[in-house]
Amino acid sequence: MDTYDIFKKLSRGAKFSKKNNAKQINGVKLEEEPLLIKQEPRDKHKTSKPELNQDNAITLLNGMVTEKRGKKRKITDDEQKIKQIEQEKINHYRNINNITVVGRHIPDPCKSFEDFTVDNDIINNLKQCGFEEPTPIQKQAVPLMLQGRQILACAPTGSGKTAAFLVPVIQSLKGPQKQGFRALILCPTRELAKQTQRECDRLADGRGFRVHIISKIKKAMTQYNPNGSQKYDILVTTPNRLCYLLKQDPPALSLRNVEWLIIDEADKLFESGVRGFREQLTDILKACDNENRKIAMFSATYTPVVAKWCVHNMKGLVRITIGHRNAATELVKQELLFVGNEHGKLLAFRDLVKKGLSPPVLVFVQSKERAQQLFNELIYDGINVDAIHSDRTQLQRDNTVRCFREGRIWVLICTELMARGVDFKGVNLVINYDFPPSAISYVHRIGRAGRAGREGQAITFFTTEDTTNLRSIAHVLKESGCEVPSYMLKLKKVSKAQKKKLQASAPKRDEIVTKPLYDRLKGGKKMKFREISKKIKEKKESNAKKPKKRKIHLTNGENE
Ligand SMILES: Nc1ncnc2c1ncn2[C@@H]1O[C@H](COP(=O)(O)OP(=O)(O)OP(=O)(O)O)[C@@H](O)[C@H]1O
Repeated sequence: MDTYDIFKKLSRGAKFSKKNNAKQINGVKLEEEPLLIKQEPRDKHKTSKPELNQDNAITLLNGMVTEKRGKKRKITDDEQKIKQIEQEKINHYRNINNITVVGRHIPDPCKSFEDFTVDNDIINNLKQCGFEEPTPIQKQAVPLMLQGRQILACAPTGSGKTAAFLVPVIQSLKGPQKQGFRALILCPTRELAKQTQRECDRLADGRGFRVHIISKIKKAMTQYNPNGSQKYDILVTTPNRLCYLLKQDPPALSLRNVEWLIIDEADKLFESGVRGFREQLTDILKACDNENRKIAMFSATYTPVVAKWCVHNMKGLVRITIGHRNAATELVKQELLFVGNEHGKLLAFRDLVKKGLSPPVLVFVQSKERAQQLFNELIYDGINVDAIHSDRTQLQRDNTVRCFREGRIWVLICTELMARGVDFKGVNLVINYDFPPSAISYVHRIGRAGRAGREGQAITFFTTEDTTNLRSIAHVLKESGCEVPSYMLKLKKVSKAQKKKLQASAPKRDEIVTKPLYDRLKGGKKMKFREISKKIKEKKESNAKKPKKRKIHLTNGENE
C-alpha cells in the first residue's frame, strides 16, 4: 500500500475546499488542528524538500505529507526506506539527548554550533563564552526559532535556556535599527533581567544592539518616548515596571514593533494573584500588537495552565521537553534531613559548618524576616554571610549579588526571590533551611547548584510541620536518582486545597534564635523565676494538646 492508498483510506468521505487552499477532512482544518499529538518530525532543517511542492502537498491527519495524484511522481519504495532510515537516525539522536518534541514540521536538532544557520559572529561569540557544543535545549529550540516558530520549551535548570532564545533573537534582528524595541524578554525578577541583559550583550557582541533594562522609572518615563529617536532594539524587563510605563497616558513606551516576545520562567509569569504576573502579562500581550509577533516561552517547570494557553493562542506551536517534566537536575546530589524542630535547624546548620562547608553556599528561607533573623545568628558565628530579600534597596541587592559572584561572600541567605533563573557560577551547596512551598519551588531552588554541567549538592531541612509537601518533593528526589526512605513516597496524598494554602501563606515558624526558651518567654520583661516556670509549663501543656504526629523516620533510619 503506498502513501496515496493510505491517504485514500484515511480521507474517505472527506471534502476538500479549494477556496482558500486549506485542507479539510470532514470540516476539520488540518493546518490548524490543536497540536496535541506527539509526532515525529519530517523535514530536515537545512535541506528543502525537492520532491514536494507546497501547492500540491496534502497533509494527512497523522502529519504525513503526500501529493495530489497525477501531478507528480509517486515516492518509490527505496526513497521511502531512505527517508525512514534518516528519520530513525534523527529520532535516535533526539532520544540520546532526551529531547521530546510535539508539533508539526519540526526541523532536525543541530549537532554543533556550526549547524545553526546563524552568522559567524554569533558562533564566535558562543565560543568566546567557552561553550563547546549546544546543550540539548539549544540543539532543538534554536533551529525552530530561526524558522520563526513559536515554542513552549521546558528544560532543566542550568541547561542553557537563555542562550537558546537569545541566539535566534539576535540572528533574526540582524542589526540595530531605528524602529524602537523589536524584541522583548520578560523575567520575574530584576536580578534575572540583569543577568539576561549581560548574556545578551555577550552573545550579540559586535552587532551594536542597544539592549535595555528598565531601572529607574522616573528616567524611563522620558527615555523611551515612542515619538523620540527610537534608538533601542532589545528590552529585558520585569512585568511590573513595563506595565507602569504602558499605563501612562500617552504610554511612555511602545511595543508595537516587537517581533519576538520571550517569556522566561513562563509558569511563574502565568501565576495569578499578588505573587504572579498574570494580569500584567495580559496587558503586555495586548501592547505587543505587531502582526508578525512571535512568542517563545521557557521554563524548567511546566504547568498545564501555560500549556493550555499556548495551544490556544500560539499558531504552529511546537512543544519541546528535555528530560522529564518538572524534574530536578540530575547534577545535584539531594538529601532530605529531618531536624525535629526550628531549634534543630540551627544545630544542623552549625553542624554542617563544623564539618566544613565548601562555599559558595545558598541558603533559602521562607521570608525576609527569617532571612534577617538567620543573618543575625550566623554573623555572630563568624561566617562570611549576607542576606538578600525584597526589603533591601536595589543598590544593596546589586552589591550583595556582586560580592557573592566575586567570592567575597561565602554564604548567601535568600528568599524565593533568588529561586528562579539566577546563575551563580559554581554554587556548591543549596540549603533549604525552610522547606520549599511546592515541588516546583524545590526544583528551582536546588537548580541554583549543578549548572552548566557542574555537580552540586542540596540539603533540605524538614520538621514535623513540613509533611504537606514532603511526599511530592520526595518523588522529585527519587525521579532524579537520589535515595529516599520508602515511607516518604507512601505518605498520604495531600489535597490541592491544602497545597494551595501553603503556597499562599508560609507556615508559622518559631523565630530563628539561639536564646534559651526562658529568655524568649521573658520577651525582655523582668519576670520572677516562678512566673517563667509557669509560662514554660503552659507552653508544654499547649504543645501536648496538639494532635500527635505520626512517627517520622530520620534519614539515617532512626525513629524520632
Ligand atoms: N552550550 C553551552 N555550553 C556550556 N555552558 C553553557 C552553554 N549554554 C549556556 N551555558 C552556561 O550554562 C549556565 C546556565 O545557563 P542558563 O542560565 O541559561 O540556564 P537556564 O536553563 O536558563 O537555567 P534556569 O532554569 O535556572 O533559569 C550559564 O552559566 C551559561 O553561560
